[in-house]
This record gives sequence, C-alpha cells and structure tokens, in this order.
Amino acid sequence: MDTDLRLESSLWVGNKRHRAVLTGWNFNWTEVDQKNCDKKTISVPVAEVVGVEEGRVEILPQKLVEDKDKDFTVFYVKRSSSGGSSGLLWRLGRTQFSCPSRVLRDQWTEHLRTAVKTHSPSRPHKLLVFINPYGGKKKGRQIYHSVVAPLFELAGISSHVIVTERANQARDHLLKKDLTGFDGVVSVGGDGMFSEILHGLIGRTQQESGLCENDPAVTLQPCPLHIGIIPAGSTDCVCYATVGVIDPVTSALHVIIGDSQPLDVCSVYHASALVRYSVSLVGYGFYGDVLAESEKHRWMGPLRYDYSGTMVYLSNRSYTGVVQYLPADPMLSSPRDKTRCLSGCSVCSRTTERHFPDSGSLYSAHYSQFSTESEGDWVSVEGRFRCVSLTCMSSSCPRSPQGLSPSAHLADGTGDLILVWDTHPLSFLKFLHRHTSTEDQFDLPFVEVHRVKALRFSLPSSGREEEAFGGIAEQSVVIDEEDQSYVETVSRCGSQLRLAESSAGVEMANGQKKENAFLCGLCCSKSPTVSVWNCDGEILPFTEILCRIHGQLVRLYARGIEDSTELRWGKGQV
Ligand SMILES: CCCCCCCCCCCCC/C=C/[C@@H](O)[C@H](COP(=O)(O)O)NC(=O)CCCCC
Ligand SMILES: Nc1ncnc2c1ncn2[C@@H]1O[C@H](COP(=O)(O)OP(=O)(O)O)[C@@H](O)[C@H]1O
Ligand SMILES: [Ca+2]
Repeated sequence: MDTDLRLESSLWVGNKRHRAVLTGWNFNWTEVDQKNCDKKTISVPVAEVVGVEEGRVEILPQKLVEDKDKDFTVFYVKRSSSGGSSGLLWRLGRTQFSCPSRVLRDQWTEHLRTAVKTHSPSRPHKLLVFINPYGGKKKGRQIYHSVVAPLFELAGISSHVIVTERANQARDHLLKKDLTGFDGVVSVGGDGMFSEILHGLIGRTQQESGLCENDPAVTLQPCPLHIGIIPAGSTDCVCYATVGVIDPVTSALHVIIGDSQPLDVCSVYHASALVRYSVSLVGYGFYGDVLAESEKHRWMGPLRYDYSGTMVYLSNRSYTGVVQYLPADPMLSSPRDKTRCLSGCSVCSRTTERHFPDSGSLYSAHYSQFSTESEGDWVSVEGRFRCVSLTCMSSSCPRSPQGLSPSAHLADGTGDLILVWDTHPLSFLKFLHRHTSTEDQFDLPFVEVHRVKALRFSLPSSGREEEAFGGIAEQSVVIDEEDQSYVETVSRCGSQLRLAESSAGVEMANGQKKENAFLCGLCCSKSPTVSVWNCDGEILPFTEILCRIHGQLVRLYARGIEDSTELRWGKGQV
C-alpha cells in the first residue's frame, strides 16, 4: 500500500455522512449512520477514476459547475449489464462529496489526482482522432462531438481531430506525417476505418525500423502507439470482439483509462508482395461474395450486408481451391475447447510471457519461427468449398454474438481456419444460422476448424485455366497512382467482357490502386468459378494468397471482454 497516498476522513454525499478511504490503488466510501446490515460500500479502483474536479460538477448534457469551495466531484467507471451483448456497458459514474473544510477538500483532490497518476501511468495525454463521416449510419461526427469529446476533456486529454475527406486519408497521414507527442490514434468509424489506421501504423513502424513488409519471413516490429475504436460503422467487429459491446461511451472510457489489449494481426501476401493486413476476417467464397455484392448497395447502410447475405446465399455458390495450413501447437489450445477469450485470458498471457518475456515490453519481440518452418509441417487439402475463412479473433459482432470462431483468442499468435466444404443449401443455411445462436457451428459433418499459424490458398491447376477463361481474369495494368494512372481489372462474365462494376476499387497496402474484379452477380446464368477474398471488409484483387499470423503486433485501448457473470454475482466493482 502507498502509505503517503492514504487518506481517510468523513465526507458528506448529499445529506448522508460517509467514511471515505483512499488506500492508494482503491477509493471507497461507506455510509456511517446506517445499520450494519444495510451498510453499502462503493469501491472504485483508482485506475478507473476518470477525473476529479473542484466544486459540484456535471458534464452531460453540458458542463455545469457549482463552485462550492468545500465540495469536489469524482467521475469514475461504473459497470452495468449490457442486455444481450457479451460484454459489460461502462457508464460515467459521478459522486459529489462535501468536506468540512476547504483544506480537507484540497487534500482529497490532490491525493486522488496523484493516486491516478501513480496507478495508471499508461493513460493517454494527447490523441490523434480520425472520424469517417460516411461510416455506418453517418453519425461518426455527432457521436464524437456529443459523447466522446466531453469525456476526453473531463479526463484532461487533448485531441487533434481530423474528419476525413477521402478514403485512405487516415492511413496516408499515419504513414507520412509527424506523429511526435501522440500517445495513441482513435478511429471513429467501422472496421474499414480501423483497418486504415492499422495499415498506417504498422507501415510506419516497419518503415522506421527499416524492415521489409513484403517479406513474409520478417518479424514485424510491434506498433508503439495504441489504437482506440469508437464504433460508428456497419459491422464494428473489431470493437465488439475486443470490448463485448458496441457503445461509444464504453469505448471512450477504455481509451481514457489507458487500457491495453494486444491483438494478433494477419499479413496477406500475393506474388512475394504484401497485399494487406487483417485482424478479423480473411474470407473466400461466401463472405467474399457478400462483401463484393454489398459494395453495390452501400446506400443501404449497414442493411446492405443482410440484403447481400440473402442474395449470395440464394445464388448457391461453391468454389474449388487448394488450402495449405501450418497448424499451431495443439497442446496450447483448441478452437473447439469451448472456452472464451475473456479479459485477462490465460492463453493469451502465456503468449505474452513466451514472446515478450522482459516485463511485457513491446519492443523486445524477436521471434521468427516462420522462416524456419519446414515444408513438411504444412497440411494440404483440396476440394470444393462454400467458404474458407481465417480469423485471428472470434470476429463476434452484433449479427453474430459468438462470432465466426467463438473460442479464438485475441492475442495468442494464432488464427482459426474454418473450412466449409460444399454441401446442400439447407445444410449451409444451418451452418450460417448457427452463427446467430449459441449452437456449435463446427459440429457439422461438412465443417472443419483448425488453429493455425499460416495459410496458403491456391487454385487447382484446372481452376487456374477456368479463372483465365471463364471466371475472373486479372488482366491488370499496374501503373503508379502518381502517374495519374490506375490499374484496370477486367472480369469475364460468360461470353461477356466488361469492366468490373464495384465502386469500391481496391487499394493495395502500398497505396497503389486496383479496380475490383467481381463476379457477374446474380444476372448471370453461368456461375463464376472463382470468388474474391474479403479482408476485413476490403476486397482483395488476388485469389492466390499466403497469410501469416503475427502475435500481438498492435495494441488497442481495450481489455478484452469482461465476464458479465462477475457483475451478476456481485464480484464487480460496487
Ligand atoms: C443468411 C444469414 C447469414 C448470417 C451470417 C452471420 C455471420 C456474421 C459473421 C460476421 C463476420 C464479421 C467479420 C468482420 C467483417 C468486417 O470487417 C466487414 C467490414 O465491416 P465494416 O467496415 O463495418 O463494413 N464486414 C463484413 O464483411 C460483413 C459480413 C457480413 C456477412 C453476412
Ligand atoms: N471521407 C471518406 N470518404 C469516403 N470513404 C472514406 C472516407 N473516410 C474513410 N473512408 C473509407 O470508408 C470505408 C468504410 O468505412 P467504415 O468506417 O468502416 O464504415 P462501414 O463500417 O460503414 O463500412 C473504409 O474503407 C474507409 O477507408
Ligand atoms: Ca489469435
């Protein structure tokens, strides 16, 4: 216990006398004139105190200060059950205290502020905030200014806010501009906006370390800046899978108290070059087709995925492919062990100990098994699939509260590979439906799941010929963006040759542009023979890829999903 931070005295909350105690890492207050059995102690970890203000203060809907010189107000994290979601909602708790003297009031405010500084050293002071004004229901700006900014201000965080005017502005800013003084970057938007920030920060870190991102054998350098996510998108999978709820207040509070959640990242390569990074889904077949279809209906907002999901399901497609994977150590964990990766997860902690042994320092990560893996360790399967999905995390989201792989871990250095073999449409529907319930989606004869460190996908030799003549041909002219040129990909649809329609286009990790090739859609009598990859909501312009999982490459302002049963059984904070 820090004896110099300890403080104990009587304080009034309203007209009730309380005994308040600050023990250094904990602040609690108990009503004293209450019968013993009715005594209730409110206890707040100092690490979860958001701010301490002189006077009687309110901040929402707007800041009001009644400046009474013997009063002070403490703001802190308060948990409540989230009604349906897997995590806990965090709210801003507020208690106004009255002291018998101004001297005591000053003592309390000073002690509390010092305790906060001592016990949460990783709180951000300065943040770079990117808002995508067009993400999700287009409410990013409103959410930030009305909900998040007042909380940051209360916590004394200064923020530099950029409302983006074009796609990839945030990524380019992070790759090129001066980032001195910033403790973290905040994404206000969806998974696509987060992905831009991920690419900017990973790219910048490797540039500064002189590392080649195109070499799959290189051990990438973890990013020094944390990323915060304020959900304002369509799927918001990264937020949901790391916090357990889609709630801007909860997410803002995680940023403020400087929570830290390491996250695995998957790098995707084609023809010896990095194509993209992913944290949630690298998916071929169904999920690729849904994304490509949905881009044509962006005007529908988040509903575009429901519409496109139904249309793609009805089109009843499957694709041939050769899948090769490098299995992870089965002694450490299994995708079918029915566990959940929750806050403080022991599987992820063991990974931290193995790879970051010296007190968890981010910069000590030097492990490279990838280059030494022998070809013999790879497992190969070939056939016809409804979908092939690789996910570094559960990829839970409001549409699928358990996620694509409910037992996947956020930071264990592995990903889960889900192979759904071609099957009867009704069986596939059963599989999809299980994503929306708690039934085991892997307990089906046509589904396999493997915990892996790497994945290769290629077309069977017959498929390559089909790709060239019947499916999507990648007739690309790669020209530099700076030269005012672009890459055109032409898709063949039956006998028709036409330019790909998708408005999204594809931007490579290095910033070069490539227009989408996509399926002819539902108009076509001949089913396409190749699908596209959905990489965290971006369409990849290549079919044959290599993926590698990098353990704990980035850190989020989050702490993983808190177990809501702890609150129900009274083990929570108050
Ligand atoms: C016919 C019933 C279908 C029910 C299936 C439900 C399965 C949902 C699993 C969702 C996995 C989500 C993985 C995350 C993907 C996002 O990165 C990506 C982009 O998100 P955003 O930037 O917010 O737009 N979202 C998708 O690819 C949507 C997939 C939806 C599939 C139905
Ligand atoms: N100002 C902007 N104009 C157009 N596109 C943008 C802008 N800012 C970001 N984007 C892009 O919009 C895409 C979708 O953003 P996101 O915030 O994930 O919303 P959603 O979840 O609705 O897809 C991302 O790929 C991102 O790069
Ligand atoms: Ca993982």
